[in-house]
Amino acid sequence: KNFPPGPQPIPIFGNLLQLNLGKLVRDLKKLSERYGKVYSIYLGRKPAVVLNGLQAMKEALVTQSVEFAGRPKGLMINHLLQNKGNATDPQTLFHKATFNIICTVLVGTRFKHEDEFLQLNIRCIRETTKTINGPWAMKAFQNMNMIRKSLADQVSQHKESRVPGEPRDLTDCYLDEMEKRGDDGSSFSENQLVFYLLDLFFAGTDTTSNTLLTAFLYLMTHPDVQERCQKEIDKVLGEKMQVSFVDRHRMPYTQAVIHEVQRVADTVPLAAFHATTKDTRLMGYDIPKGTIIIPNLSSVLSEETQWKFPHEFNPSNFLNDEGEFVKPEAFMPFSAGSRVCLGEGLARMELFLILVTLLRRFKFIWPEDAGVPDYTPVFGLTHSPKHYRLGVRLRGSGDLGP
Ligand code: HEM
Repeated sequence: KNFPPGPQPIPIFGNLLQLNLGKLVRDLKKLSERYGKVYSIYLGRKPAVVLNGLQAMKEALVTQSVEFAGRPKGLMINHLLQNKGNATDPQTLFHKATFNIICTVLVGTRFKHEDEFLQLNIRCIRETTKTINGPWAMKAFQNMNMIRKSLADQVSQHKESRVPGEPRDLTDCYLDEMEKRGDDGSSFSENQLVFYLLDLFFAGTDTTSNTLLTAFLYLMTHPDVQERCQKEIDKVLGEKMQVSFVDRHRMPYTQAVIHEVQRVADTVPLAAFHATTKDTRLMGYDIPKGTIIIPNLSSVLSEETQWKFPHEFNPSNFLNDEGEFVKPEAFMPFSAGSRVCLGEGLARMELFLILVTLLRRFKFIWPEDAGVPDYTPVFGLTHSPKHYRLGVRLRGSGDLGP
């Protein structure tokens, strides 16, 4: 009673047959035009409520943070991404970079690009996401299992080499805490640790790497924007050897570009699904406890009432009349409220440091034979740009070639 309206479901499948997984974000937008900012769909037999636009998102995820902070039970994890291409294309390159960063935090190691563990991870994710539109659940499960086994090995090696009280990384911290708690009935366990690591590897590698891929697609095809960033970077850094994260405060234009990239990249368009933790109300509708909640972040990132240029790549979306960096409230690629992305701080650091370091040294050029750029993202629960090649030239020197 008083549940948000939505398309008529059919038995067993609910509304799944009416939705095209490859074009889910587009289909959900169409439904919003018909049923409003808060509407319902059935994922099989399970009712879900889709939230669209800043007002609904804020009211649910921020104002009623606790009521909307649950996670649905029994759904496949939804933080997987697309990754195609061979060793020389930017896809694998950025994947390896972001993978090594998260590895340093979790298990204190970086891997050579030829390393078996790194290769295994990349292969597994590629296979998992390739099969995302088919009968993929079983293959995804097998791949996860392979990575889980290699992470369990990492934990065993840590147990042998660790010095209690002197943690080198997240794994050591967790093992210290587990030891402290002993048998107090807490949820800390070696098995749980392996699953946390698995979660963080998946959540933290491809999200950032796909955002970087989107960044270079737009920078190559908007040379004026690229040059303006480079001028600002050169001026601010001068003779300084390396960029640091605090330098961002003196780079309003570059900051605006990175944020605009995240806005158009729309990397995690439907966030991770939430669930209501108790019976609650939202914008006049009653929503029972345990209902799946789908925050349509995509709808906020291009909401016409919130952005100066909602449908084009334009860093002015993040600049005021004085050329200062401003962040509109509707900028929520990391979601909002108590379930906001755990890795937001790390991801923002990675995006800034990697982009600035590369733009300082290199000019990125859209290859002459690459045709007209296609910005339409590929949807596989997360967005990634279509495969492209990266033309690179050392700034102020000869062409390194695409
Ligand atoms: C540009 C990069 C990234 C984007 C766009 C992104 C986006 C998101 C989004 C939209 C969510 C869902 C929040 C919700 O359910 O409302 C999320 C959750 C999460 N992210 Fe990220 N993320 C990024 C990078 C990372 C990194 C680097 C890490 C790892 C350190 C990470 C770890 C997580 C975790 C653990 C969650 C689940 C949090 C929870 O359940 O409370 N993410 N992320």
